[in-house]
Amino acid sequence: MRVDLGHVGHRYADGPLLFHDLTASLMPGHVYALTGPSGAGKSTLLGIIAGWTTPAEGRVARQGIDSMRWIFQNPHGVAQRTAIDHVSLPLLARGLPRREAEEQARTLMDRFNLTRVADRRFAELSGGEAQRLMLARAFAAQPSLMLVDEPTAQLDMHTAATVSESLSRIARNDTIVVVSTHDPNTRDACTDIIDLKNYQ
Ligand SMILES: Nc1ncnc2c1ncn2[C@@H]1O[C@H](COP(=O)(O)OP(=O)(O)OP(=O)(O)O)[C@@H](O)[C@H]1O
Repeated sequence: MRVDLGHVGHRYADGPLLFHDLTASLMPGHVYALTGPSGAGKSTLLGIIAGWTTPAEGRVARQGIDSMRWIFQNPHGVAQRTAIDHVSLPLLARGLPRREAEEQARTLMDRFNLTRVADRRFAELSGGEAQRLMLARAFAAQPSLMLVDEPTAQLDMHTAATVSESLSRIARNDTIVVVSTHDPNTRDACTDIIDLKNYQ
């Protein structure tokens, strides 16, 4: 399982070249921070990695990527459903019996420091809890590729720190994680950094 970027560059129509000559291999077990100034093309590069956008230059090769999850800066959940329901659902969808799904969901939620709020409704969660729940839910689906766009952009510093801390523990040997971020704490929580400043 891997994504190889070879001399990738992008511009929109007649716009300026956002970045160019980016060569990198993205592997499971790593959490890549995608950094760079505003407008450098971080979200664009996430779209290129996902295969939604064809790069203007270079090539992208994906091997063994059979599922993908996106997490955006605004957490979306079902207001009246409990937190644990959100994490159990992808497990039930994979065919696990309810009891087993809930057990695995609780283990996963523990990793994201959500044990205390497992039985609370989504509408009652704080911003940081909701964002960590989105990470736990995405992991429950066991995607090969997880793309996280500015996960702390809407959070205050303390809450953002709890999300960054969770990110530091999500490296998993069957998932490639890529996180676009401005937040130095989030960047430091990742295992690798791709700084678009170096490709301008
Ligand atoms: N579909 C599009 N068509 C034309 N231009 C676009 C499109 N999407 C993004 N852009 C432009 O490309 C540039 C890079 O955008 P992008 O959102 O990838 O940057 P970013 O690094 O993620 O920015 P930020 O940190 O502010 O979120 C911006 O100038 C943006 O206006």
